[in-house]
Amino acid sequence: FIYKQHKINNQLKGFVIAPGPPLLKHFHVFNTELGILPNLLDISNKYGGRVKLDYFYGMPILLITDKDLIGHILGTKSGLLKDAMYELMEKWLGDGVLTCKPDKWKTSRKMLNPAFSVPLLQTYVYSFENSVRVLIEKLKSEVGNSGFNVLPYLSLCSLDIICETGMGIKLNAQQNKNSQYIEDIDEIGAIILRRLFSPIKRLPFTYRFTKDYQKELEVVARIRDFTRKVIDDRKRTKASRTSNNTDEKNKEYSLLDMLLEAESDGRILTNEELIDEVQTFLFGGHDTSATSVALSLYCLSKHPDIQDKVVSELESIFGSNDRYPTPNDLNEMRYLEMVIKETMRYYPPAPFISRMIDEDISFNDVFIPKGIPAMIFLYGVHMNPDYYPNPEKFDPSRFEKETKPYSFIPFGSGPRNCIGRRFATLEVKYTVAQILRNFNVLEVPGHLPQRTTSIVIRFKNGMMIRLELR
Ligand code: HEM
Repeated sequence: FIYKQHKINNQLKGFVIAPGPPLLKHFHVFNTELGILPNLLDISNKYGGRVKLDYFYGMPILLITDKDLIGHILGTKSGLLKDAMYELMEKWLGDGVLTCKPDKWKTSRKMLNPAFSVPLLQTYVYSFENSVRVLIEKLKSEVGNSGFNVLPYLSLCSLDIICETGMGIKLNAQQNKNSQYIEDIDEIGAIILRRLFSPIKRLPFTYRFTKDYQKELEVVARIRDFTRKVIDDRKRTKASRTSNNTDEKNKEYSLLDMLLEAESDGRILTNEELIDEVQTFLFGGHDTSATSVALSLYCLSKHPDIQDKVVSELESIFGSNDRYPTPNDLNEMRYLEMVIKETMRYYPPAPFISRMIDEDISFNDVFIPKGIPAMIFLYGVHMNPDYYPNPEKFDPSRFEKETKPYSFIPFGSGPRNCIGRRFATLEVKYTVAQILRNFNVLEVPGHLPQRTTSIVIRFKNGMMIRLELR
């Protein structure tokens, strides 16, 4: 075992091996709720873009912020195999496209890509209206409040949106907060988060003896049961749906409809496979988008001059008309798009992704022997002063020019990048635009969001803002 650790250190080329105490090694870096991101950023600043750490003696991990190496890893076959972090989601997401192994992934991704084609994305935009209309009404109740956490509102709205576009159902989560399904989605997220940083819960054998294990089985069974019923319902409606009104049909078209028609390996998907994919979209598309909207609002509350520029842009598009945005309107929101990009640079909703290097990699002066997990530290890339001068400054105008290749990667990169990135950009733009057309977003003096780390970032003290009617 000891020989193996020496062998890895000797074989690895082009990496700094970060010193750490014997045995515990870099446990202190990860064993902190609020400190992981700043700790990893300090390490990248101190040792550079390629560092070898050990969670614990014998558990190596490569911390990578070198954009060219990231481009190489994510762009080649070595970037297809996810590491053990994603296994925590397997009970819930099964063999869905986010978590599955490379062989299955190729067929799944090919089958799912058409669901995010431009014409379908445009039809999804029209279905945002209902959910965002309810959101605006709900937010009106907070006008004049001296500060409130906007994230729960956005999270429910985003869940409504993804359920309508993903499964074709109106969940009405915003009106119906106490539904079992919504509680279950929240609970499963919390269980995964608790497992992520608990050595006892990370190990499958010891995890079986914890309460979370039993809870996870119950919750996953209920979630999958719910989705199974939605799928059965949808199959029945589809069978009886009249096909002569194309507009109506397009309007109702959901990702699930597409999956019901899709073939994988020359056959229709089974119910279990459908559940895996639908749940994957729900997981991938719910918290990430809500967090991006919340962060954009927070950044705009801190920078009223930038908010004014976005509002002028919206006025030039809509004038005094209070219609809801069309896909064309969203295309015209160029400055807002730069603001959202800068927000995602500053606060990438998924601060790191990881891969298991399953074949030796030689790239320039770098050699990585197979069998080591690599953490692609997106936040570290975005905060690198070589790629973004004065990285601590919030400055949307950085995105007036093209960014350097692989230096802006909030949606990952390469063939396994985020399949929902265009959808997310539309949803985030749409929601932020509607909020700004209705409200002036103000800061809560002294509030600084405390980022805790999960697969998607979370905030220990919420995302506080104030609202005034515009
Ligand atoms: C702002 C919002 C979003 C962010 C920041 C985001 C971020 C990411 C990132 C970083 C990855 C790469 C994961 C990896 O390489 O391990 C990813 C993958 C993925 N995302 Fe997103 N995402 C967002 C929204 C969405 C939405 C709206 C959907 C679905 C409707 C979605 C579905 C997925 C799926 C299915 C994958 C896996 C793709 C594959 O492995 O082929 N995401 N996302």
